[in-house]
Amino acid sequence: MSQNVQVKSPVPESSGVVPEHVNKTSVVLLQQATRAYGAGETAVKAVDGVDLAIEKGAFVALTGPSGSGKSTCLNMIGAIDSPTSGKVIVDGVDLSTLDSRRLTDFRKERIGFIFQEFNLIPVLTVYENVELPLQIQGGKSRGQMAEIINPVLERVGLKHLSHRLPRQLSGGQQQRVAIARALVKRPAVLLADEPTANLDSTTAREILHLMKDLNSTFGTTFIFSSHDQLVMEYANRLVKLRDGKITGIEERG
Ligand SMILES: Nc1ncnc2c1ncn2[C@@H]1O[C@H](COP(=O)(O)OP(=O)(O)OP(=O)(O)O)[C@@H](O)[C@H]1O
Repeated sequence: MSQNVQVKSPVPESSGVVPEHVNKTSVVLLQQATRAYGAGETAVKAVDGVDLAIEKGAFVALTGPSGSGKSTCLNMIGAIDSPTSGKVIVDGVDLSTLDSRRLTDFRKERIGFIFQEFNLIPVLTVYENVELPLQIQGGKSRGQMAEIINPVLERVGLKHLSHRLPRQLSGGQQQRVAIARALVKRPAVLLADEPTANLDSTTAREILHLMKDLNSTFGTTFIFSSHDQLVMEYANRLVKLRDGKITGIEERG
């Protein structure tokens, strides 16, 4: 087990649900999580026996050199990829107990993603891009969706630009749209893969400041994968990876 792991009790085998007291403190638990590619002598362990607990409301960065397993960890937490052994438990759910349809539903309901390329839909306005995840979830009227979307757009400073198309926005503004789009779902975890990689340092700082603000206001858990010194500066905890293993955890103020 790596240092600082806060698992308080074993998770029952084959149960999809984590005991309530573990669930209360840890929104993400990786238990001996391993993701291997290939077989035999050519097998690569992108992630190799990682134990990690991330508590609700954390602002954590996974750091490490290229190929150290950061994206693979994020993808497993985000139910995009599955461990070949070990467990990944997110928001009290053991992901290995879910079939692919349920994994998709889980991702839709509980996970927000922010990418370095923003990944906005070019033909939709700012408002429509932010509305999209709620439409996919279904079950809400346009008015109910507007009640969720407008305060979030206000919060990220985009209310006045809601009718613009992504190409009419700066990089920083586009990343704000991506953040708003991830937030309207009120996800259990917001995963950000190199979110500042395409931004200049002033804009990157603004975006990190905004994310930290949202982290404090909404209590959303942010997990980053990044090489960026700025991201590391803002993170409360750095999880250092090398060759798929945790080599250290640094707690910040
Ligand atoms: N689909 C795949 N097939 C084979 N090997 C893979 C695959 N995906 C990742 N890997 C390998 O797993 C290791 C970890 O990759 P990963 O993308 O998680 O690293 P990373 O730390 O995010 O790197 P970067 O900072 O460059 O994005 C690397 O050696 C990579 O080549």
